[in-house]
Amino acid sequence: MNTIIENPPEAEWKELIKRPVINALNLTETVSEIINTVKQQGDFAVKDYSLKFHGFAPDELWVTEDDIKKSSQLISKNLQKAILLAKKNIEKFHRQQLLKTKKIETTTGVSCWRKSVAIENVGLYIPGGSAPLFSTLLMLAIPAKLAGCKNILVTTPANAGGNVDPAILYVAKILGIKNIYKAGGAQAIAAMAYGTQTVNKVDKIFGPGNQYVTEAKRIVNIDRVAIDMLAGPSELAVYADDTCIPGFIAADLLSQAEHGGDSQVVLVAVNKQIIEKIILEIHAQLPSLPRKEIVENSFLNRRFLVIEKVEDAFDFLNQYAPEHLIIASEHADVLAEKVINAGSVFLGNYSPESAGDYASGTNHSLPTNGTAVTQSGVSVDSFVKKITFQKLTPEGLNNIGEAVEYMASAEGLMAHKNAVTIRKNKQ
Ligand SMILES: NC(=O)c1ccc[n+]([C@@H]2O[C@H](COP(=O)([O-])OP(=O)(O)OC[C@H]3O[C@@H](n4cnc5c(N)ncnc54)[C@H](O)[C@@H]3O)[C@@H](O)[C@H]2O)c1
Ligand SMILES: N[C@H](CO)Cc1c[nH]c[nH+]1
Ligand SMILES: [Zn+2]
Repeated sequence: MNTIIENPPEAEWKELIKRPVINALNLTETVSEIINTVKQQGDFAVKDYSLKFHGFAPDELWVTEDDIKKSSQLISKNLQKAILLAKKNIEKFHRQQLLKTKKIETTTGVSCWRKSVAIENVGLYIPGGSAPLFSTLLMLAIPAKLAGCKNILVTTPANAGGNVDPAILYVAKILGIKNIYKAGGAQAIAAMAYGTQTVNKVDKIFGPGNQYVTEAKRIVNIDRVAIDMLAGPSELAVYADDTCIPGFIAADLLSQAEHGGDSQVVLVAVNKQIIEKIILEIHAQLPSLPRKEIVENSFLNRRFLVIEKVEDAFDFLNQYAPEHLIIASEHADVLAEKVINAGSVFLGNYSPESAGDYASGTNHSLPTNGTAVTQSGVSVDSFVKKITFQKLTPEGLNNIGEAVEYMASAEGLMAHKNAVTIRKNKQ
């Protein structure tokens, strides 16, 4: 765990930016079989797979309104307060993403505008295997609500007792979400993609999950349904210079490593002494963590690099394109200008990645596995499509008509030309 790679030549970067691949044997076959069975047998198959993977099958997949109502009694007042604060900040940050419709007159008499229209039926997957991620429900349902999605349904695996985690139900309660189904894994994704007797099929599926969930999203996306992204295991990269606080960085690296054995943390420091101090802090903090073993597994994938030149360090980080990037430096505001590829960036010594995971306001559903080169995290935009509209007056048609006629003729598309000419001749 203590290996430090010093100033790797650029030729070696390609190898260093690779993510761990820990796919189950025959993943595609296993997941395809689950999907096909759910497609044919509906609820029965969803319950059957719950029995197989959790050891119980719920009588009803649907969580009753009464269960949702009772959730406040099952979680502490402090947790409720914390969730309400997170909700306020996430709503505030996402509300400003709503697009105002603005009409543009491109030429006199020619008006064009773009309108955001919500996707009507969306399905949100909330992971619940190793930890019930109720924060993910805030991150997905808040932008869905702001966008105006009409039907929002949620699937999440129930715990061994057959119940959905009360914090997930509490979030559903405060956001007014009524359709929650006890279903996890690939079977839940299949249920949302094709519909079952109780689960309505949706138009777009959102949410992270383990390799079974992600593979299922990939397969159903080819066949019929849109997806937000293929969210892989969590990852964090940290840039550290002499103004960083090693104990803070150690805590950040451990925080993302505790997600799963397939998570990856990368540390790029400008000298070896910084990394040595951080390693000492890791050794001090790790033993008391309840998910110590998961962290140790994840640390097998970690990269600790010295890259002395700031420019080279950011070239490397931009090639890695991390889901999360912490710039642990007192000069973070200036260094931030060098970021080209990242899902979400945390500036300075007092911006832990956990803040963005829960409560600062930004979304924690982010591109992983290098896809931050071209993709963004979930936002209100993910829940809408933008429809363009236009209206031409007779004057407007006269103003651009001739250009359209010339261009259509040049492409040899005379019917296109005629659609303009016939109108001009009527005036
Ligand atoms: N990238 C992101 O934005 C982001 C955010 C949060 C979480 N995550 C990731 O989400 C993941 C959560 O995974 P999880 O496992 O805790 O919960 P999960 O809800 O994704 O998966 C649990 C389900 O997996 C299925 N499953 C388990 N073993 C199986 C098997 N052998 N065959 C077929 N299906 C099986 C079961 O149906 C079970 O219900 C983690 O990898 C975490 O890193 C990513
Ligand atoms: N860091 C995760 C995204 O990679 C999100 C999360 C949820 N809960 C805690 N963390
Ligand atoms: Zn996290």
